[in-house]
Amino acid sequence: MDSLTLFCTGAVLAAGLYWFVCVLGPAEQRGKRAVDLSGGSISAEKVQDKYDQYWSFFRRPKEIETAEKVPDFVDTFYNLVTDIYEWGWGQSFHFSPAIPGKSHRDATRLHEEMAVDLIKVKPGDRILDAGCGVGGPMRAIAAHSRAKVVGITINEYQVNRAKSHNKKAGLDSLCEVVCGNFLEMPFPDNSFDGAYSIEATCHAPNLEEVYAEIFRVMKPGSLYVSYEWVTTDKYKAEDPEHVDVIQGIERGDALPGLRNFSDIAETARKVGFEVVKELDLARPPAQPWWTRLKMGRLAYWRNHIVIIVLAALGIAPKGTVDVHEMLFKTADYLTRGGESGIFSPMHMILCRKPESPTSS
Ligand SMILES: C=C(CC[C@@H](C)[C@H]1CC[C@H]2C3=CC[C@H]4[C@H](C)[C@@H](O)CC[C@]4(C)[C@H]3CC[C@]12C)C(C)C
Ligand SMILES: C[S@@+](CC[C@H](N)C(=O)[O-])C[C@H]1O[C@@H](n2cnc3c(N)ncnc32)[C@H](O)[C@@H]1O
Repeated sequence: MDSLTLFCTGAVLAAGLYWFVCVLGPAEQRGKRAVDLSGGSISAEKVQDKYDQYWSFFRRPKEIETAEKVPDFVDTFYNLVTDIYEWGWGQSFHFSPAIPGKSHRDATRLHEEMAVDLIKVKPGDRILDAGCGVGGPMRAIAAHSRAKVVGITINEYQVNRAKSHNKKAGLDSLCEVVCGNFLEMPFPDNSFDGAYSIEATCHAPNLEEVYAEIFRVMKPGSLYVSYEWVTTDKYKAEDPEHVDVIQGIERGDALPGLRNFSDIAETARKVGFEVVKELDLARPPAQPWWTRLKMGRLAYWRNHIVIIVLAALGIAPKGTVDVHEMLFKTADYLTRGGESGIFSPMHMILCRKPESPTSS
């Protein structure tokens, strides 16, 4: 090969690589870079073992139903997926209905702002974000409402990511992040002017326990809104295809067992809440929330190749390839759940803590 041919071949390869990595880029351009993918608080050499351990929870499903084991299992899951989520999705770890003419980022922000508008908070109020992730919703909500948001997450790596994002966004005076279990929160009774949870309480082994704990820390008269992951009225437990989809969603999203929509309001009432409103935000006329997942499929292939290469070069932890493959399959189960209408990640419930125990 003469030097001109060699040069041209090199240039074509470099341009192809640039297109593959940068133009056909990740869903979210800001934040994480592929070369920074880690196993969260897990050291690189233990990522594969922790991934295998994560799967072993599903080989003994009875164990994940016990409340003591679940926070550990969820913590392991978020160590494994947090960087991939941030890299390929953004800082808000939830879905939102598509809005014609608006970007995913704007649709996400509007979905978050709707939550805080529903709980009617004032600037300066102190509100709780139960299961805050790396704080995408918290920052949007604090900026929109000027309320002080206190987020809690079981995963320490997320706490550090959230604090660093809060600082960079200049919102650290409005946003506080605490590492802890939302089933036993380190907050006094009646200390919040409102509360919300976005696609997080589905990780609780028992919904009643987390609702009771949120109820405890809220001031009487204040409001709580939650976007819940549920099976809908279209779900038929005797249909093997439905069962396959729902189990696929549970395994790929660290869920101890998806609840039916009909259990949500009943549980809220049981712990003492008045149910103000309940609505599945995924139902028409809302546009499908799963189109974003489906549209990303080409980018996920690209991501997979990037991760295989980075793991082979020793830049990404070895187990990252398996974690990514799991997420790849999960995206498909979630899409099938959305398209068939048997699953919703945004069953909204708005509740009030009564002014006095007798008024409920
Ligand atoms: C509420 C939860 C998380 C919801 C979503 C934020 C995530 C659910 C599935 C995730 C993803 C699936 C496919 C990944 C893709 C293969 C990868 O290349 C880039 C990241 C994904 C798109 C990833 C992003 C986050 C999700 C959409 C649960 C856990 C309760
Ligand atoms: C899918 S993420 C959603 C995060 C955030 N609400 C958002 O929309 O970006 C679920 C969050 O719930 C948190 N979580 C799950 N179980 C928890 C528990 N027992 N205590 C505290 N946080 C928990 C996870 O750590 C994670 O931050």
